[in-house]
Amino acid sequence: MTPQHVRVVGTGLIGASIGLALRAKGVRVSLHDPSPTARALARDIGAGELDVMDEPDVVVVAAPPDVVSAVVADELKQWPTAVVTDVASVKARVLAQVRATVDPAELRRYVGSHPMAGRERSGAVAAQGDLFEGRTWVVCPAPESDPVAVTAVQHLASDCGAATVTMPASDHDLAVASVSHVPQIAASLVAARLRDISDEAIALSGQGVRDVTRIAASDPMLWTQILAGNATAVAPVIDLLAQDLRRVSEALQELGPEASPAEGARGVLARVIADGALGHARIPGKHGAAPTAYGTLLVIVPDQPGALGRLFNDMGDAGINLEDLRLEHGVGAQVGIAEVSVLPAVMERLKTVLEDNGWSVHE
Ligand SMILES: NC(=O)C1=CN([C@@H]2O[C@H](COP(=O)(O)OP(=O)(O)OC[C@H]3O[C@@H](n4cnc5c(N)ncnc54)[C@H](O)[C@@H]3O)[C@@H](O)[C@H]2O)C=CC1
Ligand SMILES: O=C(O)C(=O)Cc1ccc(O)cc1
Repeated sequence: MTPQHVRVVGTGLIGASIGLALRAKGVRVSLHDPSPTARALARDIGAGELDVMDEPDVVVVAAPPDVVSAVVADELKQWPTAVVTDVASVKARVLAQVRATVDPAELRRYVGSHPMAGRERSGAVAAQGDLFEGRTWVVCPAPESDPVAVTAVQHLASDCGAATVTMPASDHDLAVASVSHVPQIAASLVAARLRDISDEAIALSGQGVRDVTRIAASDPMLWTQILAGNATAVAPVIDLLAQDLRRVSEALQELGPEASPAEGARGVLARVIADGALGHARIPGKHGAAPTAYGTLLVIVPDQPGALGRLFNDMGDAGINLEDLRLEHGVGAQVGIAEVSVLPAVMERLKTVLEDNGWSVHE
């Protein structure tokens, strides 16, 4: 059943986004944050009310990972009947700390969780009410959790628009090491290599480097806490990555101008790219569905006001839905290239419609 009153403690990016999502569903949301600015900002963007002292049905703790367990323990004590969840990116350590702090009876009302959605920005100023729409939200019951509390947290996640997956905290931590924590380190390391290159070199940046480094803009304080909190699960995956990098480095050295490459050096490089394609193809689509293979067309878009709008209109008039869009701008170019993705079944018709409307189209 949808909770009627949810208290959000920690009103930054995730807390305020949860408030916005629940308010849109008609849920009463009360907000608390030790920072007066953070809580006033969340209230001002419409994420909920301040200074409410009625007992909530559910408390969501959306504070930084290193204080989450202490805040969960305080909330369990302050509200004797409320279900308490937290949304920290690491789960086993938080559970162990809560278990060590609270009474067994209180522990029954705690169920950890983690929305697999977020942004590389912090604070309520970056909050979005649709942040969790169609994304996965992991619910991690403890063996001690009351099934009623587990259901309440699953409903909360669904009310925010997410699809829930339920698993033990330790399984969650192993999974996010590979799908979230190591990708963050990889993005940061690749982006750090850009710091000292020349202005001429950085000006050549295209979509590839942007895709690989978007999350490198993340908050260092938050991520230090996340990585330290899941160090045991992250370390072995990083070791495997380091071995792969060493093999690539050796192959590249063999292929250098001075060397006579050993047999297999090109094979190592080809295998890295091919294995990457296989790993990438496994990433699921929305709600964990199988990835959809879209058809993609490249459309030349003149650098003029309204050109992109005309392209969208021409597609809309033909009843063709745009599934994904990327824009490339060459340095000093008078045109951009729009990479337009649609369902494979409408590819041929899209090409005809666009050419008939005078667009220059490439496959
Ligand atoms: N940033 C992201 O993309 C995601 C973050 N998370 C998790 O959500 C939690 C919050 O992260 P963000 O919203 O990104 O951080 P944020 O920095 O935007 O917000 C954190 C808020 O917690 C408040 N806070 C600090 N100490 C507190 C305390 N003792 N009690 C209550 N509130 C306190 C801060 O004043 C701030 O308003 C973290 O545990 C993080 O691991 C989960 C999924 C995605
Ligand atoms: O920016 C993105 O795409 C993210 O994936 C953000 C994110 C950060 C931390 C999490 O625990 C979960 C998601």
